[in-house]
Amino acid sequence: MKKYAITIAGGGSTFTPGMILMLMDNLDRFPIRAIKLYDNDKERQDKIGNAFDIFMRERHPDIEFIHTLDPEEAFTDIDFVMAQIRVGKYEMRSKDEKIPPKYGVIGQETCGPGGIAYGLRSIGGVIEILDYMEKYSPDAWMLNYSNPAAIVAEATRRLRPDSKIINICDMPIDLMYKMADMVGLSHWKDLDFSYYGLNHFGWFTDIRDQEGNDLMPQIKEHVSKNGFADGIGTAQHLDESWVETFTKAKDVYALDPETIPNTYLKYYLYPDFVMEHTDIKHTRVDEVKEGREKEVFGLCNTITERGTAEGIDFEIDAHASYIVDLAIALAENTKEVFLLIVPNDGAISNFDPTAMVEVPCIVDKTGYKKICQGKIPQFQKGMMEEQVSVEKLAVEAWIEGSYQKLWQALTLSKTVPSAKVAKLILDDLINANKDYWPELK
Ligand SMILES: NC(=O)c1ccc[n+]([C@@H]2O[C@H](COP(=O)([O-])OP(=O)(O)OC[C@H]3O[C@@H](n4cnc5c(N)ncnc54)[C@H](O)[C@@H]3O)[C@@H](O)[C@H]2O)c1
Ligand SMILES: O=P(O)(O)OC[C@H]1O[C@H](O[C@H]2[C@H](O)[C@@H](O)[C@@H](O)O[C@@H]2CO)[C@H](O)[C@@H](O)[C@@H]1O
Ligand SMILES: [Mn+2]
Repeated sequence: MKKYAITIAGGGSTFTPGMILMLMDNLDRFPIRAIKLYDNDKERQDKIGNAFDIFMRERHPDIEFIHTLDPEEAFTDIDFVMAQIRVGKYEMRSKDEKIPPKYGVIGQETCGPGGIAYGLRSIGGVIEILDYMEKYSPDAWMLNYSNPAAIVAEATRRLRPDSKIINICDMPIDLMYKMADMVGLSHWKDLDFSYYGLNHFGWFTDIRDQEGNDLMPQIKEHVSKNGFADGIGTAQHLDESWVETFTKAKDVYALDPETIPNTYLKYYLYPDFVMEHTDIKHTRVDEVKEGREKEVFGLCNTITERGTAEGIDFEIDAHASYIVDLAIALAENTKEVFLLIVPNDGAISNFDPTAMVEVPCIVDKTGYKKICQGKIPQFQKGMMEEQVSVEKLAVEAWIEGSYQKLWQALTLSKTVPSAKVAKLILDDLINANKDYWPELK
């Protein structure tokens, strides 16, 4: 069986340890010859890289492990890039989450003005890594988690339409783990599902078990009462803001009881609720720094200080399992079904064919084949047409350096009340992102 080489771009990510452990847990079906970490922040990446020098030497001495800032070293002779960069890091995420609420608008990592600001930082970073991959390993696949996946996906459609990149999100998968638990099953793969939407903006329309039994009635009953708040999942999902999001899903569900909603729709349908529960001095990024980041880097520091990884384990979640399963499907032709962010081209028959939509796809050695989802109802169509226009205008603003189009994108967002407020937020974000955004005229 072929042995594969993986580069994790954004090696300093809090999700890197989980990804490495997941790869090591799947060596029987996905043999690995090398793992390379790549980042543009040596200090941050070394915290993880130095610990995993020890971990890999002790547990997998036969696998080459390096961590580097050198693109040629990172991207030469590899089969997959698993990308999870955060351009501007948590410092800029904090501004994405804290600037819009100054104007009465939700502050969020990937939704609304915060997501647009993050998108304009991410496009250049993701394209740069994609170009490195194609220069040094032209046959490799890039599996991209780097957010905001909706804007990044539209940018790669516009700027690198022929590249071997698949943009993904683990939120629906996390929800499917919760739905499997609701009906007494244990894995998301125990469910057959139909789903459509944009990234962080979608709906489940059909969920069945492997015998074809309809599970929607049971799941609807649960979600209508409890949302997704049932306590399963990783520690980070027990943080206050996540429990609130999972609970609010019952009110999001009420808008269309025929479908099961993605939790992110809360930000577009209940921005007033979100604002009532926003503490501008302590937003989600602060919980992440106090939780996941502290936990992950603390464990890495312990390994480095002790000189051994003996007795140390990291929590692995859907984030890690999903991207590894996807790589295996591409490498080993498994023909499994994954939810991917791909060009619509008719998968949703009454929606913009050029939109990057999130739909189920069959994945094999040749790539992916979309599973058509048919026509969507007027409510979802209307919401998606507005949101996809926001995403397209944001990408056009980046490509053209257009202040006008970015103002239009913000004004069009369902989270922003007027063009006046949009402009106030835009001018504040331009100042905050002067080291990251292209110049806008
Ligand atoms: N798609 C999804 O569903 C999903 C799920 C979870 C996380 N994510 C995304 O994964 C990413 C990592 O999340 P995190 O909380 O671990 O972030 P993090 O800040 O801990 O790690 C991101 C890393 O990227 C590095 N980086 C930033 N710009 C870079 C560049 N231009 N080139 C190379 N490296 C660069 C940073 O130095 C940092 O080490 C974020 O984009 C996050 O939104 C996506
Ligand atoms: O606020 P964060 O940084 O904790 O999470 C933001 C991300 O939330 C989703 O990813 C979840 C994922 O759904 C779950 O399976 C697990 O891996 O935790 C992740 C982080 O909470 C969402 O899909 C991402 O796009 C967000 O970046
Ligand atoms: Mn996501």
